[in-house]
Amino acid sequence: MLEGKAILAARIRELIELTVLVDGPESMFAEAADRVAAVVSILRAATDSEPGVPAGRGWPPGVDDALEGVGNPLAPPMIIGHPGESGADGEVAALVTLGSAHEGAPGRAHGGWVAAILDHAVGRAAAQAGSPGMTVSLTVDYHRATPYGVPLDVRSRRVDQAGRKVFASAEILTDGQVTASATATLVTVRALANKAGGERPGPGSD
Ligand SMILES: CCCCCCCCCC(=O)SCCNC(=O)CCNC(=O)[C@H](O)C(C)(C)COP(=O)(O)OP(=O)(O)OC[C@H]1O[C@@H](n2cnc3c(N)ncnc32)[C@H](O)[C@@H]1OP(=O)(O)O
Repeated sequence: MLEGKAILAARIRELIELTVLVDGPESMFAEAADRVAAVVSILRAATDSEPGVPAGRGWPPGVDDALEGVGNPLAPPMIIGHPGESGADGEVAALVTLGSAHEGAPGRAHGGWVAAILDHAVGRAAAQAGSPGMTVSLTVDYHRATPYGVPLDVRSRRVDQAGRKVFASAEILTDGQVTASATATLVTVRALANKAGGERPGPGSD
């Protein structure tokens, strides 16, 4: 079941990428739109959920997650814990490949997507360190172009904790060079910690 959803999401990612790249006659767009509409009706018939209405898909992030969900076509997806990852120092390593649909300035990834990746990375680092929380502040530095179409190496870690506040940092690297980095403050939230399955909030959590 999951495999089927992951395959569907992968096809939709291709569809998004091609929609951005393609140019052609109106008739080709019309035919493609009709065929997509047929797919939409298959999915709509299988759910009671209304598009756009918050579904509250749960915690921790799963197959439908916005950044790492293999079943979410909007997720690049970000692969957490790739080989050669998580060192003894508690770093979280991830791989992510953006595409043309994520372009901002010509030939480089959009800064909003870069920030989203870094936000997710610090969230993962806080959770791995036993302090799952929500980002309340994220400062991003864009050092050089973050490319798309190539795997990006993402590293993050919890740096410190004071009561419910968790401080974390993250970088995106390509060819061993940092393209963007972030520092973040997260606040532990008991509801997340309870759902994160064994990951416990830090001292002073609500
Ligand atoms: C398990 C795997 C995890 C995977 C990663 C998932 C990544 C997802 C990343 C996200 O997208 S997070 C979503 C974006 N963030 C939000 O939606 C958070 C919006 N903010 C809130 O909902 C509330 O601020 C929150 C529930 C997090 C906290 O509200 P509270 O009322 O419980 O806390 P409070 O306002 O008392 O603040 C707690 C502490 O944080 C401090 N604080 C709050 N906002 C701050 C800020 N902006 N900067 C610095 N510190 C801040 C605040 O001063 C205080 O410090 P002290 O404990 O020292 O008094």
